[in-house]
Amino acid sequence: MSQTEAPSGKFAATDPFALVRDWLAEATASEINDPNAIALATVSPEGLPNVRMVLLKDIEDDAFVFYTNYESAKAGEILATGKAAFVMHWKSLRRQVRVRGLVEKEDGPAADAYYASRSLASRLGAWASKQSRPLKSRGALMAEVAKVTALKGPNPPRPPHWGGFRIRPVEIEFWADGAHRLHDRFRWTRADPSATEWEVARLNP
Ligand SMILES: Cc1cc2nc3c(=O)[nH]c(=O)nc-3n(C[C@H](O)[C@H](O)[C@H](O)COP(=O)(O)O)c2cc1C
Ligand SMILES: Cc1ncc(COP(=O)(O)O)c(C=O)c1O
Repeated sequence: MSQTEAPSGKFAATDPFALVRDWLAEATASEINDPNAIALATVSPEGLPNVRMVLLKDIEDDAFVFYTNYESAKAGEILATGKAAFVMHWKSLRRQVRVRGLVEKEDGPAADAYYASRSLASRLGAWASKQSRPLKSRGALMAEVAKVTALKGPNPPRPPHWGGFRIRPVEIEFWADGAHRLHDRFRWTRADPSATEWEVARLNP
């Protein structure tokens, strides 16, 4: 049981995923681009953190999904540790959402459907790019694109090295800017990603 007051106003919710969806919908109306951009943090097996932007493509009832190359640096770190965190920051709203959790691959029908929804050029690009590995030249990449275009045709299947990751959170924090740096923060936590009960606490700014 939390020792702090319950969330109200823009923080009011019974389900944190619904609240992220609501805040993202507001940001979609006010951000200049990519309201679904997240800074995704991973950690190497030696404990060295790493962070980069990706696009959040789905907010499910109990998880967050993004898509990438399974042979990339981020994928290597996720597959080694099973963990990730991300932050979304909306300058127009002066709000952020922070998420920490366990990660699993989404390489089934949802990944196939998402891949199929992308432009043909992006689908072929996913075949051509050996993401995160050294590239001799821009020309070598374009030659690879031409090669896979000829090879895969107009309806390429999803590459086995490309798909989704599903982040199943144990912690979601909602933050909104306050006057004089006296911000509002509410942190939702649960014991593990299969738990349905969340504890909510107001935090000091
Ligand atoms: C706004 C933005 C969105 C991006 N979205 C993705 C994405 O959804 N998936 C992806 O693989 N890379 C995305 N990238 C590129 C990544 O930031 C990164 O360069 C790439 O995934 C390689 O990261 P890694 O070497 O740490 O694996 C995005 C970059 C930016 C700036
Ligand atoms: C390399 C890469 N893969 C995937 C994505 C995800 O976006 P989309 O599926 O809309 O191309 C991005 C977005 O910037 C990207 O840069």
